[in-house]
Amino acid sequence: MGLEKKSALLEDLIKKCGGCAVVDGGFATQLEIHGAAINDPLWSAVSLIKNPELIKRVHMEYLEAGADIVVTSSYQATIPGFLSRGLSIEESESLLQKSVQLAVEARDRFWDKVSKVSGHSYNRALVAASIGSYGAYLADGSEYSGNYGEDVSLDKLKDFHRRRLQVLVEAGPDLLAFETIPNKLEAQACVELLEEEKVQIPAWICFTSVDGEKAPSGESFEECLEALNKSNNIYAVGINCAPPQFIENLIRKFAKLTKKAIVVYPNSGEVWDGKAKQWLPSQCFGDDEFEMFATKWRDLGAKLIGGCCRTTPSTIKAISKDLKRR
Ligand SMILES: C[S+](C)CC[C@H](N)C(=O)O
Ligand SMILES: N[C@@H](CCS)C(=O)O
Ligand SMILES: [Zn+2]
Repeated sequence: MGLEKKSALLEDLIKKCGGCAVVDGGFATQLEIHGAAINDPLWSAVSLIKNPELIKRVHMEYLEAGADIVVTSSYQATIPGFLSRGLSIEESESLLQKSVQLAVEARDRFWDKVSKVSGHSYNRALVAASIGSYGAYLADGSEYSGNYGEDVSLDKLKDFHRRRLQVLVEAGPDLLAFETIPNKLEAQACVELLEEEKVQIPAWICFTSVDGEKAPSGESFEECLEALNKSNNIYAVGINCAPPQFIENLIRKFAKLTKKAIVVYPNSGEVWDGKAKQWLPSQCFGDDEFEMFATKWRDLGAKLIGGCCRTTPSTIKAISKDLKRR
């Protein structure tokens, strides 16, 4: 299936959902709730090695909660990351492939079950393969600073992303989700790579923001979106893992800067301490607030809404109930 047909699948899903589809919530968060120890350079991807069944269970929980799109467990799964754990290239690639397979199996099993129930309100979900930023791989919190240092060039970022992208594409997800991109250079690298590799799967690219105005690097979103707006590979652009109170302003801003669909899935408002590797309490938003926010974000034009770190299936249930009420 080519890019146009796959994009049409997503378009149809959004229509079926009444104009706004629900993305799932914090994946690593839910793994931790179930006891996974992810304080590790591979973060949530350690579960691909240690407990793939738990990954499937978390996908099922988000599907039950009403997610129309499930995002795979590959955010911090990288070939160099796995190699430094002593895995071979073949094993590393097979884990990446497995991240897609687990989500597809969960989606198929869930759909098999609910489609037999008359009057259910679910849609057949799509699977988005997560591609975390270079900063996620560095595991030093730089997905929230955009500071990759002088020696990180466009080519270096393309080289970092290339093989993982190829393997994930080969595994056959419905979508590609570039997550927590903190600067213009990496956004550009991702777009150029999609084109060079002739990828036939629609992608979204999500940035972080730590001030609610700009990318973490200090670059404006106008600059960051320049290359993305020109690319047919990009279906949606937006924000993930930024605090919810920034989202309204950022949707308004993006709406002026792009014709692409807008995707937002903020975290709970807690702040990641990259050194201590823990979430610090801050202004934190619960499910009821997310429910209210979701209506507002939809009314402002967001087409894909979900949650990121520290949100859970109950957050997604609240959003889904709200957005599908009409
Ligand atoms: C989205 S952040 C909380 C992911 C974890 C981070 N890249 C780290 O490894 O410290
Ligand atoms: N998809 C990832 C994003 C981390 S910022 C997760 O939810 O764990
Ligand atoms: Zn997050």
